[in-house]
Amino acid sequence: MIFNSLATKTISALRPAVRSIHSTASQNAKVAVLGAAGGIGQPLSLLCKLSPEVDELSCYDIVGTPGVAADLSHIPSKSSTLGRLPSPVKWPMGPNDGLKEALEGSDVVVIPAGVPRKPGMTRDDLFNTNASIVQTLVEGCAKFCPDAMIAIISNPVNSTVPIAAEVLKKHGVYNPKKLAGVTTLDVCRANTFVGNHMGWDPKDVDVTVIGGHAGITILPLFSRVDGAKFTDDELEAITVRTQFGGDEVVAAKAGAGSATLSMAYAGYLFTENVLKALRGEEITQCAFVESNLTEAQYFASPVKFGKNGVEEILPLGELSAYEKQWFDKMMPELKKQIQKGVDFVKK
Ligand SMILES: NC(=O)C1=CN([C@@H]2O[C@H](COP(=O)(O)OP(=O)(O)OC[C@H]3O[C@@H](n4cnc5c(N)ncnc54)[C@H](O)[C@@H]3O)[C@@H](O)[C@H]2O)C=CC1
Ligand SMILES: O=C([O-])CC(=O)C(=O)O
Repeated sequence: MIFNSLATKTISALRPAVRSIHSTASQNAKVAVLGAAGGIGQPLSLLCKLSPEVDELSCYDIVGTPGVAADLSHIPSKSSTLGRLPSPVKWPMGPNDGLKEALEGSDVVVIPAGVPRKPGMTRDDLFNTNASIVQTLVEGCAKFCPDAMIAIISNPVNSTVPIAAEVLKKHGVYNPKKLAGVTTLDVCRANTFVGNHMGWDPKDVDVTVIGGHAGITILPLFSRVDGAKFTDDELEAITVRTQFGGDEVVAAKAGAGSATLSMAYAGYLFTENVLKALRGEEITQCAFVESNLTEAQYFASPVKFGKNGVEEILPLGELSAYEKQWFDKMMPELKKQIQKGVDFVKK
């Protein structure tokens, strides 16, 4: 476990030397992936294993993680790899020693555990199964790594993030700076679609995507992309495609799940950025966090991350008339999904 120490200041002051400094044991950056044997979890774990920002990679799932971790451990990158399952009750260890070992000392916990959609389902249809999975895993975080940054991928993100917050509150360890829903895939999609439309390299595009992570609660602000030009019909098409990009993949996979590879990439980008920020770099990226920008208690928008996690939620600025229409449509839906998550834990 690293950060919040004199060593952190030393690291940011000596930025070019970071690689050699942070590989020492006392400054290890530990990332835990919960749901690591799944469609997202495996490629996400692979990308984390390759990341120079990660020193310890911890893979946790209810199945398969010893194999995933053993496999990854043969890759010649500097990070160590741990694979853990929930263990049977073993006195005096208690029932959760697998999760405990997976989580202890973690700086970032990424959670892609839970069931994915099939064609015809909304993300909200996953609530009944995934709400309790997220609840249980975040209870583990509250007990075993209360200071870690928790990044929620499991859907419905608009409800699972509030669930996580309520669980952490119940345990008296909620820190809004250390909890975020991962909406990076929406930004990746918007960048790709604008790049393709304009004939630009998508890596040079950075679209701001606000709101939440489900259908019309996803609002890409294409009016802010310098030089991008759309007819009204094109703008409508690219907006709706971004909002329903997940459905496009679900339909193409035809019953075999939802986005996994692009999500693993997006989850890795988010995690690496958070690690860089915890080490002292200032990073701005969109994330779904507790926010007072709007009437919704949680809202995705550009957020400045630093060594304490979320350092500042940037002002939203003016929306175009077209974006304002979508914003007004989104708000009741987003607030309802947030409330559903809050009520699940409070009931
Ligand atoms: N935030 C986003 O942008 C996106 C979110 N997702 C969501 O991510 C989630 C995972 O998707 P996939 O990886 O495709 O599903 P998957 O079914 O391939 O993998 C899920 C993994 O979670 C594990 N799991 C289930 N219960 C668990 C528990 N209690 N503890 C630990 N692990 C547990 C399963 O064993 C499985 O290995 C879904 O809810 C999906 O909707 C998917 C794509 C994008
Ligand atoms: O669509 C889904 O169910 C998975 C997801 O969140 C996405 O791909 O954006």
